[in-house]
Amino acid sequence: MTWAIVPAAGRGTRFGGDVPKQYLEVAGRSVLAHTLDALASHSGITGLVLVLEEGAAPESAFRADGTLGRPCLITAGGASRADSVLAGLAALPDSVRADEFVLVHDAARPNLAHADLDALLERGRADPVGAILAAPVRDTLKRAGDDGGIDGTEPRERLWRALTPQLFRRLQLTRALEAAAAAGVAVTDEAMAMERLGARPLLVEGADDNFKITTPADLARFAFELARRTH
Ligand SMILES: Nc1ccn([C@@H]2O[C@H](COP(=O)(O)OP(=O)(O)OP(=O)(O)O)[C@@H](O)[C@H]2O)c(=O)n1
Ligand SMILES: C[C@](O)(CO)[C@H](O)COP(=O)(O)O
Repeated sequence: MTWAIVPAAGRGTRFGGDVPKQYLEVAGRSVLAHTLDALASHSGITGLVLVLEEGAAPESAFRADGTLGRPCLITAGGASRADSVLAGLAALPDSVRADEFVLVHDAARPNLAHADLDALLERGRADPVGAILAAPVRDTLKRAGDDGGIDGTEPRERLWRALTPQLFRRLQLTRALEAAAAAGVAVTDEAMAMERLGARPLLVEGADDNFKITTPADLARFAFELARRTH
C-alpha cells in the first residue's frame, strides 16, 4: 500500500482568472476532488497528503466530510512545486518508512486511470529506484527562433513526456529534492531531482489522456473526457 502526495498549492497563472484551476468545477465537483477520488478509490492507496496553498480552506478544496474513505492529511505548500512536494513528504505519517515507496501526483491531473496506477505501482515497486508515468512524443518537434520562425526540427527518438504519478522511496526522494534546492536547481518533476544524483527511474507508458490542466482548453477537454466516460 502506498501513500500519495498531491501538490495542490499552485496559483494557476497560465490558466488565468481569480480562482486557482484546481478549485474550478467540472460536473459539480472541483478538479481537485476528481483527482483525489481517482487516487483514493484505488485499493493500492493507503492515504493522501494534500498540499494546499498556505491558508487555503480545506473545505473549499474537496468534500471535507471524509468521504474519500482514506486518511487525508493536509499541509501547507511552498513557492515552487518542488517545495510543496518536500512539504508533503515531511507531512507523511512516521509509519511511512524511509525506504517505503510514495507517489506524487499533480492535483491538476484529474483524468488518471486506475490501469495506469496499477502499472506504475507494479513496475515501479519492482525497480531499484522507482518509476514515472510518461508518454512517448508522437509529434514532430520544432525549435522556435526569436522571430517566431522555425530554427530547426529536433530529433524525437526516445523522447517522452513526463506525467504523474511519479513513484520513489520516501527518503531518497526527500534527499534528492533537498539536494536540488541546495544547489539552486529548479526541478520540474521528482524524476529530475533523482536523475541529478545519477538515478535512472523507469519510464512506464501511460495514457495520453492523463493530461495536466494548464489552460482553459485543458479544462474543457477534461469536461468532455469525463462526460464521455460517464455517459
Ligand atoms: N508552488 C506550487 C506550484 C504548483 N503546485 C502544484 O503542482 C501541480 C503542477 O503545477 P502547475 O500545473 O504548474 O500548476 P500551477 O503552478 O498552479 O500553474 P502555473 O504554473 O500556470 O501557475 C499543480 O497541481 C499545482 O497545484 C504546488 O503544489 N505548489
Ligand atoms: C510534474 C509534471 O506534471 C510532469 O510533466 C510537470 O513537470 C509539472 O510542471 P509545471 O510547470 O509545474 O506544471
